[in-house]
Amino acid sequence: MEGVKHIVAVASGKGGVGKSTVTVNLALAMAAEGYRVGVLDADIYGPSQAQMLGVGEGVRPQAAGENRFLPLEAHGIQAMSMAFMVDVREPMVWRGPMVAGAFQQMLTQTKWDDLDYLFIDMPPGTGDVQLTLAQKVPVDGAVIVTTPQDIALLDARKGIEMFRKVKVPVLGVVENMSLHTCSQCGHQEPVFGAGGGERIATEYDTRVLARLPLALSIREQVDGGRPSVVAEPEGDIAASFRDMARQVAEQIAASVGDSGPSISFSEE
Ligand SMILES: Nc1ncnc2c1ncn2[C@@H]1O[C@H](COP(=O)(O)OP(=O)(O)OP(=O)(O)O)[C@@H](O)[C@H]1O
Repeated sequence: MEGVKHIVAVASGKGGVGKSTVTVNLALAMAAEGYRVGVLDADIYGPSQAQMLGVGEGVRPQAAGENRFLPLEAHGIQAMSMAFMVDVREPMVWRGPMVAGAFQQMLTQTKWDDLDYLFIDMPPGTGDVQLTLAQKVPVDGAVIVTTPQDIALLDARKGIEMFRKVKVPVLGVVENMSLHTCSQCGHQEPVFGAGGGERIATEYDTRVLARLPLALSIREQVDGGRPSVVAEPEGDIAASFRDMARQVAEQIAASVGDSGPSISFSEE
C-alpha cells in the first residue's frame, strides 16, 4: 500500500472484548516508540476510533486531489474511519458487499503520509471485511485480542485459524480484562477467568503479548478520547502497551526486515 511500510491487523473473534481499546493504545505506544503510525478503523458498522482518539463529531477528512482523502491527525497519529464519512448516529443498513466495498475504498483512497505501521481495527468475526483484507492487503501480522473466558477464547481460536488459513502470521494474543483490582479495598478478582490467554497461545504456538487488567481508568480514558498511553504515559498500562509495541516491531523486523523508526527522539 502506498505510503505504508507495515500493516498489522488487530482482531478478535468476539465483540466487546476490547479490540478497539487495544488497537488505539498499541498504535499510540508504537508512535511513542518513535514510529510513524496510522489507524484504520475497519469496523464499518460500529466505528469507535474517532471517539477514542477524541476526534469531534462531524469532523471530515480533507480531499486530496480526485478520489483521495487525507487521514485525520490525533495525538500524533494518522486515522481514517467510517465515522469520518457518515453520521454516526444513523444506523448503517448495508449488505455485505457494500461493507466490503466501503472498506476497500478506505484502504485504497486514503493518502497515508509515510507510515511505518498501519494498525487495522478489524470488526469482530470472520466475515466479508476480514476476507477482503486477507485477499487484497499485504498484512504483515495479526494481533488477537481476547478475554480469558471460554466463549471469547472459542471465538479467538476462529480468528487465529482464519489468519493462518490466509497465511498471515499471528504475532500474539492480548489477554484483556484479566484481573480486576477493587479501587476501594485492593482485592483482586479474575472476573472473566484466568490463564485463557496462555492456554490459547500455547495451543497455537504463539505468545501472550500482554495481560491487561479490567480497570476503570482504561475505560474512562479511552471513552474520553485520551487513551491510557496518552493520559498516563508513565503508568503501568502505558508500559504494557510500549512493551507490546516493541514485541510487534521486533517480530515484524525479524520476519520482513526493517531499519527501525524513521523518526527519532532524543534519549530520555
Ligand atoms: N481493560 C479494560 N478495562 C476496562 N474497560 C475496558 C477494557 N478494555 C476495554 N474496555 C471497555 O470495554 C468496552 C468495549 O471495548 P472496545 O470497544 O475496545 O471493544 P471491541 O472488542 O472493540 O468492541 P466491538 O466488538 O464493539 O468493536 C469499552 O467501553 C471500553 O472502554
